[in-house]
Amino acid sequence: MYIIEKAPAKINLTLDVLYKRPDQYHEVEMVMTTVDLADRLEFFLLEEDKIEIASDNRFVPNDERNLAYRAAKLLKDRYQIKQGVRIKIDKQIPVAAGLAGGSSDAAATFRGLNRLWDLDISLDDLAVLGAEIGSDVSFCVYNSTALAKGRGENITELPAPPQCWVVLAKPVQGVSTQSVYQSLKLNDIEHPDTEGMVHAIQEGDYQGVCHRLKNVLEAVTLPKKPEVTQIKNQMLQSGADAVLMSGSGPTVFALVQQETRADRIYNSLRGFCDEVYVVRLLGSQQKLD
Ligand SMILES: C[C@](O)(CO)[C@H](O)COP(=O)(O)OP(=O)(O)OC[C@H]1O[C@@H](n2ccc(N)nc2=O)[C@H](O)[C@@H]1O
Ligand SMILES: Nc1ncnc2c1ncn2[C@@H]1O[C@H](COP(=O)(O)OP(=O)(O)OP(=O)(O)O)[C@@H](O)[C@H]1O
Repeated sequence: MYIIEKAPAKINLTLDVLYKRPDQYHEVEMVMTTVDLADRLEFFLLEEDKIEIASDNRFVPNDERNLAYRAAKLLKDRYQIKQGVRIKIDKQIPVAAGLAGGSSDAAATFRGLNRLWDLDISLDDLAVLGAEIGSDVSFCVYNSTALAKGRGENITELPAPPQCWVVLAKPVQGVSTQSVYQSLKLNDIEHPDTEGMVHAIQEGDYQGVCHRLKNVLEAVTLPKKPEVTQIKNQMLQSGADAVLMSGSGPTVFALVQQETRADRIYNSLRGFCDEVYVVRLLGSQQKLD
């Protein structure tokens, strides 16, 4: 028996940091949504009590460091599952990119094993469990559009934003999320209009969404990676409605409503950047096939 789950990438439409907490994490407020760029995970039932990971990407570990492995182990331990699983990961989301690829694989593993092992756990319970693996995992369990608070695990779902194309471009070298948060100057933050973004999404106001894109972590990553600013400028010159870095970076995304403009942006980035994708905004779980 085997099961397939898709693990879509997320983008941050806003990312605000409020303060540093005693546990060393940062209290955040972020509006996040999903795009149609997804890893594909296959789950094969094993009668033996073991977890095997196979992935085709040399940057992704095939052992207990893999977030999908950690998700499977957590479910096995918490629900005392005696069966095992072989998880095959077809990686499409760039690694260490600010697109939550590993977190989405962990969340897809929860959903896949919930079916494979017939556990009948609610998404809400899986989201609570997800926070034990990483701050972005709870959001990825729902795969929708949401306001995330706390360290990222406190999720309020939102409607899908107005439809548009998303052009994603990832500079060659990834960044470490931990070092970006550590370098953030907390007294020097220009905060996004999170409430305004939530309102714009609720109203289906595409221009309102575009005007409010903001990520305070750009202040750390942009000076360290000049290519991020170059890509943003190139996207704007080629007709993007709005551009932003996602998460801790370095991936940049452009929003655009016309497909021809998305193609123009894509073409203008070739040569600049190896990893460029034109995808649809998903925004809700139902749109995932
Ligand atoms: C940048 C974002 O991707 C935006 O969605 C997330 O905030 C980060 O999510 P993530 O990669 O799942 O993060 P985790 O694996 O939980 O944490 C990685 C590291 O980032 C820092 N971190 C993360 C989340 C948070 N709210 N405050 C933090 O300071 C911590 O140093 C932590 O050790
Ligand atoms: N299934 C996985 N897919 C990708 N990376 C993984 C996975 N499991 C573990 N990792 C490790 O996690 C690190 C971060 O990868 P990931 O692609 O999740 O980063 P990210 O997109 O920047 O995450 P975030 O946006 O949540 O900060 C990688 O260096 C990789 O070694």
